Amino acid sequence: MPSTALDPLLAVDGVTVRFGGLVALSDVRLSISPGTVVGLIGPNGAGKTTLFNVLSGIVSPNEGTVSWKGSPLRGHRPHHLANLRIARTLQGLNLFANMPVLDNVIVGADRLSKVGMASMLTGLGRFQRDERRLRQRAMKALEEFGVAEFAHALPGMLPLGAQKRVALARALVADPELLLLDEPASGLSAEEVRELGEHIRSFRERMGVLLVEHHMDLVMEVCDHIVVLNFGEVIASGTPDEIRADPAVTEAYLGASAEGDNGE
Ligand SMILES: Nc1ncnc2c1ncn2[C@@H]1O[C@H](COP(=O)(O)OP(=O)(O)OP(=O)(O)O)[C@@H](O)[C@H]1O
Repeated sequence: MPSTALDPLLAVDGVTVRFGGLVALSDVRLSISPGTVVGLIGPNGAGKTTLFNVLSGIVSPNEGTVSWKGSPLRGHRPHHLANLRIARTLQGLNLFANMPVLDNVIVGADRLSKVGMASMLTGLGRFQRDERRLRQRAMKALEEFGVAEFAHALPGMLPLGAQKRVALARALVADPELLLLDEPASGLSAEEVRELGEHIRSFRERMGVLLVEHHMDLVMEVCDHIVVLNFGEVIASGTPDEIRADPAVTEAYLGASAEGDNGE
């Protein structure tokens, strides 16, 4: 059957991950449809990063499946994501320190390159045209995030907020259908978080988004749907209003902060 706009892009079904005796994820289910922002929240150690790593192809689940547009992904690895049209930004940003900002973004556009290495060696003219096209595209992505002025600087010279915008430009330059964001608000000022929220809301027009985030105001403001993990299990799933009103969620967070208060 042909897929429709309402079919999920990504579906996680019954995913369990064990690290030795520790169950980091247990029978987790969630889905992300085009045009929706899904938030993944939970106290420290709840399993958010582990799930992000499963989706990224870094961790293979012991049980369950991750499907992309209705087909199970088997043994996918991070380098397969670009061809699937899945992009991500990481907490560590992963910008290449010795490459100018513009080149960092061009790396993100690699999927769109029409010429391979062989053409690069044999067909210089074509390669130069292709490179010029990618440069223009990367520049446009930097402009969209208001960081075009840093195109020729090294990423390390930029303040954290600008580096994060560059990482977003790199993720979006190849026109992904799904964007995975791992704690994009960490370390940002209140004003920067507000701007980030505006960007995330605007992404809806073009793609589905999974937002892993501790910044609760941002999550409540931009997400259409929120999934709450605690000790590796989904304890709640619903709209921001439903999640706010769910006693199991409050309990999970209060329990986690009480543990913290005890210095554990
Ligand atoms: N590679 C690993 N080996 C062993 N245990 C791990 C590994 N990665 C994560 N864990 C454990 O799995 C559980 C879930 O961790 P995870 O990092 O996914 O949680 P989290 O929700 O992302 O936490 P935080 O909000 O603090 O980043 C934790 O108990 C963690 O100690």
